[in-house]
Amino acid sequence: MDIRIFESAEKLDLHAAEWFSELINQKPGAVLGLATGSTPIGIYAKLVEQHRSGKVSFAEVTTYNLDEYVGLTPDNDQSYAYYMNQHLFSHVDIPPGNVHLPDGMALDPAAECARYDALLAEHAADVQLLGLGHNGHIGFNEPDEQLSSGTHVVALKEETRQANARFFSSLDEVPKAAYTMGVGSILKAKQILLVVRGSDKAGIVKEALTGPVTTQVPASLLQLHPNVIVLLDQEAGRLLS
Ligand SMILES: O=P(O)(O)OC[C@H]1O[C@](O)(CO)[C@@H](O)[C@@H]1O
Repeated sequence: MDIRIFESAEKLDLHAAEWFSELINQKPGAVLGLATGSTPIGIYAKLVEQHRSGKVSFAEVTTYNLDEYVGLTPDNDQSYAYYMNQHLFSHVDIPPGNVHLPDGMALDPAAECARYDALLAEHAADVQLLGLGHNGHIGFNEPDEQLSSGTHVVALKEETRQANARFFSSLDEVPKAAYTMGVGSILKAKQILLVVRGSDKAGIVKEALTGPVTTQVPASLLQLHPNVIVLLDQEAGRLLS
């Protein structure tokens, strides 16, 4: 694993955005696996700046997002479709048909998972961007005795709902289930860019990167991938020696 620690959030965001721009400039038709949550917001903001200054075009890029809440429409401001438009897609030149997320409003969840998996099977992601949950989840793959390889609906752990309640007006409004790409699909990406910030995640960073590989810490499975870059701020990396 290539672990890079940054002295400020600003430097981390800039590094990640430049890394993405370089990838896209080398391969204009790059396939990007994207993530939501608070962690990538600064990276997307820098990518938008780079696009506006002519340094990168998304005209041929295709994207697949990791996850989406069950029951939220794309115009609900808590849905991940809304988040992606707000932070990236509506500010760059990506064709709307090139962006993909699970459909939180699908009537048949099993068919929706199969539809998303069929799309993912068409193109391996050149990079999968990941944040890290406090319990080690990646996407919404929660700690469990077994993990699913493909896209599935997951019942969100109470701790995850509580962590994400900060984006909603109350805990009751946080959906109880979400679609998520499976760990098998995540690990199929050619490269993985794991980004973590904040002192509160230092413990899980250490566990995920240096502890045993276990389904109880889904991010620990990244140790099995040959090409992982980890970007940390100093706080998140403080327990790594
Ligand atoms: O970046 P945050 O908001 O800490 O979230 C970490 C992870 O949790 C999720 O938001 C899901 O809870 C992921 O999408 C994200 O990568």
